[in-house]
Amino acid sequence: MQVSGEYVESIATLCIFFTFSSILSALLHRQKRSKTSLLAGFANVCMIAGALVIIARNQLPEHLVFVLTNFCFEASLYCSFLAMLYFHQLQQRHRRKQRLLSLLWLGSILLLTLFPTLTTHYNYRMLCILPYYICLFGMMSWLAARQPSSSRPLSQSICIYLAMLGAACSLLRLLLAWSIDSPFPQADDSHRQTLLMNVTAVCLFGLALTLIFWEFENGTRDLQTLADIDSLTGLPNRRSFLQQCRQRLQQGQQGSLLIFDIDHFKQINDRYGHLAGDRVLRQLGEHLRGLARRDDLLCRYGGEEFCLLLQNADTEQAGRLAERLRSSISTLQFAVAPQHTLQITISIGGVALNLNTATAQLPLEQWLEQADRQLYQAKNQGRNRAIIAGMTA
Ligand SMILES: Nc1nc2c(ncn2[C@@H]2O[C@H](COP(=O)(O)OP(=O)(O)OP(=O)(O)O)[C@@H](O)[C@H]2O)c(=O)[nH]1
Repeated sequence: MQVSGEYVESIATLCIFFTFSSILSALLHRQKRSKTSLLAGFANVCMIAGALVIIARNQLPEHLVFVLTNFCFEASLYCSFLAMLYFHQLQQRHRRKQRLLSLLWLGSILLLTLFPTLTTHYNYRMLCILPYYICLFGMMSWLAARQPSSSRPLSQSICIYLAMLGAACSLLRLLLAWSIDSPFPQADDSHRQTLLMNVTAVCLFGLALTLIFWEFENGTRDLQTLADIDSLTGLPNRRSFLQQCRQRLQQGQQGSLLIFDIDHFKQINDRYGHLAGDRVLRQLGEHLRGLARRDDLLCRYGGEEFCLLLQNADTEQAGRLAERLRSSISTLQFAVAPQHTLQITISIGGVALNLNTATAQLPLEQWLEQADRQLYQAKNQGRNRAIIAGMTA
C-alpha cells in the first residue's frame, strides 16, 4: 500500500499528543466533572483515536484511513467548539450555528465516504475538509475574544491565539493545496502541508487543554471571591479585611480604624422582618462604598457592624470623616418595603494607628479592641455619635 509522506511524518507529532493526553486525563480527574471539561477531554480522545488510525494505517485501506482520521480530527474540533459554548453558557444562544457546523462536518465526511474518487485529487480532498476547520477555528477565536473579562486570564489569550493560528494554517493549507492536482503532494509541497497539518493538530490539542485550564482559573477565582466577599453586601468580609489591614500595618502605613454599628437594628428586624433588615444592610453597604475613599479599606465586620480603615488619616481627620459619615447616613432614606422607607443612625468608635508612638508594635487585635471600646462609649452616651480615641467628634 502506498503511504502518503504527509501521514508518516505526522506520526511522531501525534505520538507526543498521546503522551500529553495522559497528563490531561490526570487533570480531568482532579476537576469537577463539568460539561466543558468532559467535552474538552473527549476532544483529545478523538485526537488520539485519529493518531491510532494513522499508526495502524498499514492494516487499513488508504481511503478508509483518510476518512477515519478526518472524522476523528473534525470530531475533536467540534467537541472543543461545544466545550467553549458550554463554558460561556452560550449553548442555547448558538443552536443554529451548532446545527450548521455539525451538518458541514457530517457533509464533508459523507462526501468523502460516498465519492472515493474525490480522494484521488488532493485539492478536492482538501476542499472537502478545510473550510470546516477554518470556520470552526475562526468561530472559536471570535467566541473566546468577545467574552468580557476585566483582567483577561492567560488561558483566554492562549485560546484566542491558538484558534487564530489554527484558522490561519488551515486557510494556508487550502491555498497551497489548490494547485496540487495529483493524489498526493510531491516533495516540498508535501513537507509544507505536513508542517501546517501538524501545527493545526497542536492548535487543536492545545485549545482543548487550555479550555480546561481556563475553567480551572475561573473556578479558582470564584472560590477566592466566595472566601473574601460578604454575600449580602458585596463588601469584603472580616477575614479579608483583617488580612489587608495586617499587610498595611506591616508596611508601616499610617491611618485610622473606625468601627460602626447601626443603632437599634434589632427593632428594624422585629418591626419589619429579617428580609427588610437585610435590605437595609445591603443599601448601607452601597452607601458606604460610595462614601469611602479609593485607598480606604471597608468591610462588613459582622452582623450590623462595619469597619473602615482610613488611609493616612490622623485622629483629627478621622474624627471629621467619622462625623461626615454619621451625619450623611442619618439623612438617608432606606427602603424596607415597597413605598416604605425609614431612616437609621449609626454609632462610631475609632482609633488612630499612629505608628510613630510607643504603641507602634501593638497587634491589630488591640487596635480593634480600642476602637470597639470607643464604639461602646458612643452607644452608652446615647448613640448616633462618633468617638475617636478619647476625642468626641
Ligand atoms: N436582617 C439581618 N439582621 C441581622 C444580621 N446580622 C445580625 N442581625 C441582627 O442584628 C441585631 C443586632 O441586635 P443588637 O446586638 O441587640 O443591637 P441593636 O439592636 O442594633 O442595638 P444597639 O447596637 O445597642 O444600638 C440582631 O437582632 C441580629 O439578629 C443580618 O445579616 N441580617
